[in-house]
Amino acid sequence: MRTLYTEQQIAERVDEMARQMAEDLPKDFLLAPVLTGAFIFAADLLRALYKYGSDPYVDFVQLSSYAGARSSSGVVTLLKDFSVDVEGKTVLLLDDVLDTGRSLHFGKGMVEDRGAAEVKTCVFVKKLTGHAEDIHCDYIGFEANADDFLVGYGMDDGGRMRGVPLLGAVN
Ligand SMILES: O=P(O)(O)OC[C@H]1O[C@H](OP(=O)(O)OP(=O)(O)O)[C@H](O)[C@@H]1O
Ligand code: HPA
Repeated sequence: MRTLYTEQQIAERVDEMARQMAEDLPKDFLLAPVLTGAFIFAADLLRALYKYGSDPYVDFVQLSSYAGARSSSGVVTLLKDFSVDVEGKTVLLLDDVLDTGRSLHFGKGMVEDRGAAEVKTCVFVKKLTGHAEDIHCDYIGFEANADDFLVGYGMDDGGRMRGVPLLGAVN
């Protein structure tokens, strides 16, 4: 495994992102992490947001399209729906990685269809695949090469390595 970004670099970037979000977003926004991968990013971001005076509601959705493989099945499956009604809310959809863009596109569509007042998107790392579906991302932590398979900070390889505290790449 190669280190792309260290724990220290990640902590600094997450802090910066939280400061920006606290400035941009309304006080009562809904933070919506996409499980499983986003849980570590969400936990760090939420605490950094609090430091900057932002205390959002939190609700999870769970999507799956890789099923342990290193390439997308092409089909996004909803494993766990939101527990709250997103109608009328400002929702920040949060994911660990943007690769083909299918997952974020699917999640954004769900929230829009349910009448959210505003949908913002955030990814910890965007892979420069060039074929990410046409999805605008409002907040991007880091960028990575398309041919790096990313691990750590919530991202898995066959279900493992989510707990690696840095952002790594395996090829
Ligand atoms: O841009 P995409 O090509 O859609 O890839 C990104 C998605 O892939 C991973 O989810 P995965 O389906 O592996 O489920 P997991 O979060 O449970 O690992 C990751 O957490 C993102 O949600
Ligand atoms: O590079 C990746 N690593 C882990 N999970 C992923 N899901 C999409 N791309 C990736």
